[in-house]
Amino acid sequence: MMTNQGPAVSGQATRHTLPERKLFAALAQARATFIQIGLFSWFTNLLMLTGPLYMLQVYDRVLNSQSVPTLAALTLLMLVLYTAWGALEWIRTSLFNAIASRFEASLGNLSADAALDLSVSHPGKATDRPLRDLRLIRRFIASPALTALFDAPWSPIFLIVLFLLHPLFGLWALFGAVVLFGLSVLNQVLSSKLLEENATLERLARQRAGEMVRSVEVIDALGMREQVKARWRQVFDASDSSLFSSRNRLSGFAALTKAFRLFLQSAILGIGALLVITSSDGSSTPGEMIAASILMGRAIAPIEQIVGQWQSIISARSAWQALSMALSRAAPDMQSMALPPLKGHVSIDALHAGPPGAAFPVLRNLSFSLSPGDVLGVLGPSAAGKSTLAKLLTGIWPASHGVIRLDGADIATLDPVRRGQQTGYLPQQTDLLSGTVRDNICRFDPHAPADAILSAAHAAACHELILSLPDGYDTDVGEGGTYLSAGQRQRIGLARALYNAPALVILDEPNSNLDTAGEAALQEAIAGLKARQATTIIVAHRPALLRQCTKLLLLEAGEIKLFGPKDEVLREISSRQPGLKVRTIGTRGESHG
Ligand SMILES: Nc1ncnc2c1ncn2[C@@H]1O[C@H](COP(=O)(O)OP(=O)(O)OP(=O)(O)O)[C@@H](O)[C@H]1O
Repeated sequence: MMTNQGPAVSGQATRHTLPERKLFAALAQARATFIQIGLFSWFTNLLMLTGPLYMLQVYDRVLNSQSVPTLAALTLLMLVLYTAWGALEWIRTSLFNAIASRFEASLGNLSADAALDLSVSHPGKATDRPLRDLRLIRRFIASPALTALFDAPWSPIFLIVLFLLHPLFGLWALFGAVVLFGLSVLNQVLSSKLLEENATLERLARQRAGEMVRSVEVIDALGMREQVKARWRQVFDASDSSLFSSRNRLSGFAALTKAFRLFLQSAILGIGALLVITSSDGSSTPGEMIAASILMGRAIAPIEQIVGQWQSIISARSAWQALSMALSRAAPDMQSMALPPLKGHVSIDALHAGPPGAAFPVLRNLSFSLSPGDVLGVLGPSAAGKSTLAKLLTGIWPASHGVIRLDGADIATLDPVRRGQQTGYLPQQTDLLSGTVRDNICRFDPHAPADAILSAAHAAACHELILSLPDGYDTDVGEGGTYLSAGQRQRIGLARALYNAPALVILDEPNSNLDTAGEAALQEAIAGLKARQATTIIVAHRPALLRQCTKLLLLEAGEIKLFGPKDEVLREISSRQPGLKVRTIGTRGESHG
């Protein structure tokens, strides 16, 4: 007896690795460059001592000796050292840029796969978030925040120099550093939650805005503009108010930090002046006072910079976490089975499946098989699971239980790219990609031979139609194919499905937008498929499509009600009584009940 209880759909297979492994590995490639940056940071920070040393010499030596040549020599030396600093700083920044660009380049493909996998595993929620996160991290790597981290180890060295000048200078700078560090910790505690909430709301507002803009025609046609705008405004206003609060808090901290730092800087001059006044033996000098002020500025600059960059640090951290998760969830690098040319044997055994993430399987306990040359018509009422079955047969959605075999091999173990190249699929909504008709037919293969494109167009019987377009095969179809009519899209989508004469062709309601000429072309295409012994599966609502079918499958509520040779199934349907028993007439002669 068939049962309605099936295993829940588990979604895309996951790989349980340390989520951040791939990101760290991409950064680790730049280990040598990081070491170079460390070395450059050493020299740039060392050269930052130029200022204080010049001050010391000018105040204590030049002003005492009144020697212009000494001043000139010192100034020349200072110019040379600052020039060297400028050159090193420029190289250091370029190195950060190079790391950022290499990081993005090495994860670009993986992130694109993660975005595509995320869209497959969350149907209806297409997202390019992994790509946006990657760009955000790339920007962060080349931002002043990371430079500040490399300068931070120098703070203690500047502090030691301050202590050597006078313990009071050192203590004052240490106090300043501790307070600034405390302020940055407080900043993190108080603002991180607000910033994350803001990021979530902004994402949602962007999503709603995108949806609103994409659907403008139906929105205006149905007078929904105000309601849809209000729905978007709700999230937009929430994101705006959270942005306002987080910015206020951050700028408050930035202002407080700046004011405190100015106070520290001026006060250290006061301390220096006090030391000069009170040192009876002249051990403290005005030069030391100025040098201490500059040194303290250098000691606390990294902390101040980190506080100033807090928002980008938080955003980069959440982008890092999200990207790590997305990459770790990306489809596993399975040991794909090599794929010899498909012959078109299809067998489905005890299949339970549905859209990834669905709580219950849409399809339950499906078993049937097809041989090359079979043309299967899939019938059934709306929501019976026909399109779901089509997607399962292409391999884009995984089975949660049971197995689909192509030429005897589990579809889940086949290399997805090679499998896709040998499959023809025309989805219910023909989604062409922006580009020319030619690009779309050859599936964007830059090396596609012209005769393969032509023969796909001939196989779909749409060559004449293409020639009637403004630029023939070079006609731009627009984003999503919007420059074409729905019928034209569907016929060019059929040519795309038939490109390279695949052995397995799955057509999901291929005549939903066709006129009489289109229907005739489709019949011609199906006859061609049959003649060359391809396995063809057609999801059909209209009886016209059944004409050339050799087998029929009747789905109801996700279960097979009938399956077998067309005539037998049609006879069964016509003699069907209320309360008809579930019966499938298997191709191997078996019945499933
Ligand atoms: N992306 C999805 N996320 C969640 N549920 C889905 C998704 N796609 C389909 N479903 C559900 O799966 C069930 C079967 O849908 P499917 O599109 O396979 O039906 P169908 O037989 O092709 O219907 P129709 O003839 O109307 O196209 C429906 O109940 C639908 O709500």
